[in-house]
Amino acid sequence: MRRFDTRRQSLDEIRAALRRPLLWDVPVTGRARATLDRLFGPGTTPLEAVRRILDSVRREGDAALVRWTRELDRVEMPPGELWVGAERLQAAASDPSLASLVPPLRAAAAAIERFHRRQAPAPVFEESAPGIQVGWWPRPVRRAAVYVPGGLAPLLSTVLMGVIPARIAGVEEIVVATPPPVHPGILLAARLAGADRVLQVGGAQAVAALAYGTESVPPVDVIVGPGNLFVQLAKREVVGIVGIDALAGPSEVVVMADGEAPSGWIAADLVAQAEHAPDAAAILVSDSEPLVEAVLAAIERELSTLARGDLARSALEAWGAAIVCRSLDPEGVELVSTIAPEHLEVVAQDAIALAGRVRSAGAIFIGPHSPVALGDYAAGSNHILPTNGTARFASGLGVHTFVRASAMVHASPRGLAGMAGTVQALASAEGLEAHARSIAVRLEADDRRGGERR
Ligand SMILES: NC(=O)c1ccc[n+]([C@@H]2O[C@H](COP(=O)([O-])OP(=O)(O)OC[C@H]3O[C@@H](n4cnc5c(N)ncnc54)[C@H](O)[C@@H]3O)[C@@H](O)[C@H]2O)c1
Ligand SMILES: N[C@H](CO)Cc1c[nH]c[nH+]1
Ligand SMILES: [Zn+2]
Repeated sequence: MRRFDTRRQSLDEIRAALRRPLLWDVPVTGRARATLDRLFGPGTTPLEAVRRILDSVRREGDAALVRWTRELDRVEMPPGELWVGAERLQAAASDPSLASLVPPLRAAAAAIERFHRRQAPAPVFEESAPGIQVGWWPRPVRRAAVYVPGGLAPLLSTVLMGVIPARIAGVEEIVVATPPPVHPGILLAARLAGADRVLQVGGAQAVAALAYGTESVPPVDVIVGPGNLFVQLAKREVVGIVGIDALAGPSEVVVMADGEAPSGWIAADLVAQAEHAPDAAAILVSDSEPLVEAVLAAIERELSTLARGDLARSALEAWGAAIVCRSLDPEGVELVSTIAPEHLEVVAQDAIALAGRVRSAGAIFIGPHSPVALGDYAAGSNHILPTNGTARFASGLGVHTFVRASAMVHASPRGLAGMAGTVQALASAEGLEAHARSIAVRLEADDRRGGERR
């Protein structure tokens, strides 16, 4: 883990060192780099590759999905099998080897459902002036797709986090998209959550199919869900053709802890997010140097026992940081606010007040008994959250993600007459005579009819 200390370095220096590259500037290494070089030519950037994938799916449809699935996922998928068949979904639901997954999935689903029901936006109607009613009428989108990552781990909990809010919003058709081979637990979760279909295509090619449509994939209105660099870049490219949720990329956690925090628990929470992906970020901010030392030692012990220890270690080496600061407030608060992390854990005296002082974070976990893993699975809050500083302006997924609203206006003849002067004055000021006319023709007609201005 990189080490920083505000007693020896300025906050600006530390901020600059911690800054993550923007999504389209993220350097790719290792296998991902080799794949890009092989398929698209040496030095191709992820954004260039994503644009090529999107373009080919738009032009060639299913044939491109089959080709990219072969090249990127190494799975041979005939066009007729892009959707998981009903029998396979049914089989997952009655698979005895998955039976022990049913109670935890149901418990998590119930908590997510209970909490998200409270988020359903209610219509607003009111009289804004005598005889003028205005309204805000939220309605669900017709079709939504939930992307469920499957490259490094089959995130079956993500199925619940995406599908349940869409269902509560009232979306007519909800599809799940995930890379093949699809883990049967994802199929089981899709059934339990109420998804209509599962598309066994992943990466940028899935986003392209869902945005543009292909022979066998109808286009959707909204594409949501977490995923790696390629998935998030693709989502960003198709904005405007479809709606998206936030850019929910590689996982992040920042833990703010004082000297009393249990070092072993903090270490476990940092490693937990680091085990998601080699580009996950885990950062400790503390006003206690002994605590930082104890956490670093505990991380080493954790890594040596975990199956995904090597993966977590590479994430911690590349994107991890331990920062000793003179104070949690204001110094720690200032640093964390500029990071705007996906997850923030606060394990310190006055944790609630301290958390309240941080300007931006996708989800906040307060106190020593609130590890991020609770929110990842079953607390009821959503785990599809903005990353890479985008919590400055974006929120996690919720029922609102699947809803857009129509504004409504109804006026009586008297209401129109009462507001006419205001509208005509503003229309004239803008030089838009026809706007003013659209009011005048009505007033004149009403006058001719003899005062219909009730
Ligand atoms: N922010 C959140 O809310 C949140 C929640 C859960 C998971 N996550 C993150 O989601 C990510 C999941 O990533 P993943 O890789 O496991 O699964 P993924 O499904 O997102 O990505 C796998 C797909 O990426 C594509 N791909 C891989 N290498 C490629 C290359 N070189 N060129 C083009 N396409 C390529 C392939 O099509 C593959 O099917 C992790 O980073 C995890 O931290 C974030
Ligand atoms: N921590 C992830 C969001 O960054 C969500 C997740 C799914 N499964 C486990 N964790
Ligand atoms: Zn997680």
